Amino acid sequence: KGSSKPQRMLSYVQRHSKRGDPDSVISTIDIFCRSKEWAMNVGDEKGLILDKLICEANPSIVLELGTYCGYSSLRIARLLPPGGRLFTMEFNPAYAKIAKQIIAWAGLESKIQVLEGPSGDLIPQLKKKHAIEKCDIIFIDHWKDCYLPDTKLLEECGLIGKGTVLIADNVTFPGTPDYLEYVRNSPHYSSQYFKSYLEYSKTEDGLEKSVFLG
Ligand SMILES: O=C(NCCO)c1cc(-c2ccc(F)cc2)cc(O)c1O
Ligand SMILES: [Mg+2]
Repeated sequence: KGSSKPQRMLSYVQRHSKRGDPDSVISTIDIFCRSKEWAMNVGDEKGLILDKLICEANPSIVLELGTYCGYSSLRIARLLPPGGRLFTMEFNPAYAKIAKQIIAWAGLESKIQVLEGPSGDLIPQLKKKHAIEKCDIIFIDHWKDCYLPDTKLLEECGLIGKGTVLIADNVTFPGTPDYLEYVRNSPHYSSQYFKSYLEYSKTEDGLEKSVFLG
C-alpha cells in the first residue's frame, strides 16, 4: 500500500500486470490512470503517435528528459532495435526510484539507463560518461520551462546532429510556448504538430516533432 501515487502505481503494476511483458505493464498503467488515479504519463493516445514516430526513425540512441514513473521509457525501449539504448533523465529521486522498479518489472532494464539529477548538469556529461555521439531521438517531457534551455544546451553539447528528431510532449497543455516559437521559427528545424489529447482527458494537447536540418 504505497503512500504516494507513484508507489500506488507500482503496487498496482506488480499486482495486475505480467512481469517481463512491457505491453502488459503499459496497458495496466493506463487502466490505473483511467480507473483509479490520473497521472502525468504521456498516455495511450499520444503514446500511439509516439510509437509511430519511434518506429519510423528506428533509433539506436534515444534520450528522454523526464522519466516520471517510466511509462514512456517502456513505450520507447520496447520498440528499440537490438543494441538500441534509452537514456532517461529524472530530477525527482522518488520518481526515479519507482521508475527503476517499473522498468525492472517490465524486464527492460538492459535497454534503459535512468540518470538521476538536474538535466542541466547531466546533459554535458553524456558524451564523456556514456560514450554518446549524437542522439537519434530526444523525447522532451520534463518541466515545461526547461524544454527550450535544455534544447539549446543539447545543441551546444553537440548532441543534436543532422537528422536528430525532437519529440516534445504537452506543447498545447500545459503548453511550452517559448519552445514552440523556437523550433517553429528556426531555419535549422522542420517542425510538425500532431494534435491529440492530454493523457486520460478530453483536453486538447499534442506532440511536436522537430527534425534538425543541420
Ligand atoms: O509536469 C509535467 N511533467 C514533468 C514532471 O516532472 C507534466 C504535467 C502535466 C499536467 C499537469 C497538471 C495538469 F492539470 C495537466 C497536465 C502533464 C504532462 O504530460 C506532464 O509531462
Ligand atoms: Mg507529459
